[in-house]
Amino acid sequence: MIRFLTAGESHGESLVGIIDGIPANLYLDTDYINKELKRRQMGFGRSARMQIESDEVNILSGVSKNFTTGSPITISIKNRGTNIELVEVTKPRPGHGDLVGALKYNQKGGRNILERASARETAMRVALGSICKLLLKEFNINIYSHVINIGGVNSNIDYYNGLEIKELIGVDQSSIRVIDKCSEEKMINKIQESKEDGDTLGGIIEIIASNIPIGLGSHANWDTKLDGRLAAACISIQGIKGIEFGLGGIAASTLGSKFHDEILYDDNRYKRRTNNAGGIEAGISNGEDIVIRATMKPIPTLKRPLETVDMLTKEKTIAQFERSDTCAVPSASIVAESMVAYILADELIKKFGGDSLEEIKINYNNYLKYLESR
Ligand SMILES: Cc1cc2nc3c(=O)[nH]c(=O)nc-3n(C[C@H](O)[C@H](O)[C@H](O)COP(=O)(O)O)c2cc1C
Ligand SMILES: C=C(O[C@@H]1CC(C(=O)O)=C[C@@H](OP(=O)(O)O)[C@H]1O)C(=O)O
Repeated sequence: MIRFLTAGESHGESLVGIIDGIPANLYLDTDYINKELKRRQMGFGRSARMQIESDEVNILSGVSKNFTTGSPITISIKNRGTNIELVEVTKPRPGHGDLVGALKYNQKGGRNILERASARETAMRVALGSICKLLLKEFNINIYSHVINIGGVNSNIDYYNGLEIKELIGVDQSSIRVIDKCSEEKMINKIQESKEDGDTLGGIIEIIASNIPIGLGSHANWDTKLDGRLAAACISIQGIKGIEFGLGGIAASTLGSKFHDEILYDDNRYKRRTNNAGGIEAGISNGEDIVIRATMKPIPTLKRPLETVDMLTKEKTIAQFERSDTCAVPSASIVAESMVAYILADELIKKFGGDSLEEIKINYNNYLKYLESR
């Protein structure tokens, strides 16, 4: 079993994370992890904070001479954007954790809540998720993502349509991480307009995991179902409010005869004519790409703030503003890749066991041979 914990406040000294259950003898490529952290920091619409931060990991335990030892891996990432005055937040922002957290934890205002609710925490999720990605890469499993909608502006490639996965690579240099350049320009304009209006935007991202073996997850219980676990992992990301697999919501208006993926046998393996299920049936991976779409709500901190209540006087007022992103959808897609990587790596370890990478590979290859014999 792989499990992880993160700790740290947005404007505290550092973020810290511990991941346990990563097998021994995995090459821990810190350059790769740092590149993933860079990807999360990119994207049009982010606040000035992203120019201040330069996220890099410091490995504190569980690694010897660049290889994992099988012990818990501890990582820290330094926060640089910490020299701001941390004023109390008593005019809570609708959509953020200020009011609900302050009431639940008996705080005067929202400061201590927002410090932890903040998506600054997602930097550590990406660092730990990158370790899971490195493990998955040993089994040729790769995870990609792209933006398909920003504030109602759709990408022309708005859902997974059998695109060569390779085409999805290389979009990282783009400021939106959208595949078609024409939509990118429209999306940038949309973000710019909303910034000038003191408003914010959300959007939709698509995450794809390729080369997944048949058999990750289980139909046997609600909490072992792969789609359930992936949905929970993705929806735990700050601002993510909706998850779909494959055709998702369109399924509601599609006939069964058009929706379900017909089964073929070719090249010594079972395949599907289409992938409308998004690679999972009955909570079990079916060997096709896993395709997930996640919807992000608009950022809650508005320069033109919404109505709220002053927690000190109970008078009607407007919400407090502090430095904030206008849109963070491209960054969220990298975080989602990491959460998907974590769940898939955990399922891989569950199914194939083993304390070292070598042992897992033996088990994995035996299973692939077994599948070929069926
Ligand atoms: C990468 C990323 C960056 C974010 N940046 C901001 C931000 O600058 N300002 C803000 O108010 N919310 C931001 N959010 C969203 C809030 O963290 C989130 O809405 C809040 O924690 C409440 O959680 P909920 O939306 O999941 O209910 C960001 C989210 C992500 C994933
Ligand atoms: C720091 C990050 O995102 C932050 C997430 C965030 C929020 O409320 O979620 C609010 C902003 O914080 P600040 O007010 O310090 O600029 C974002 O910059 C990050 O992604 O690394």
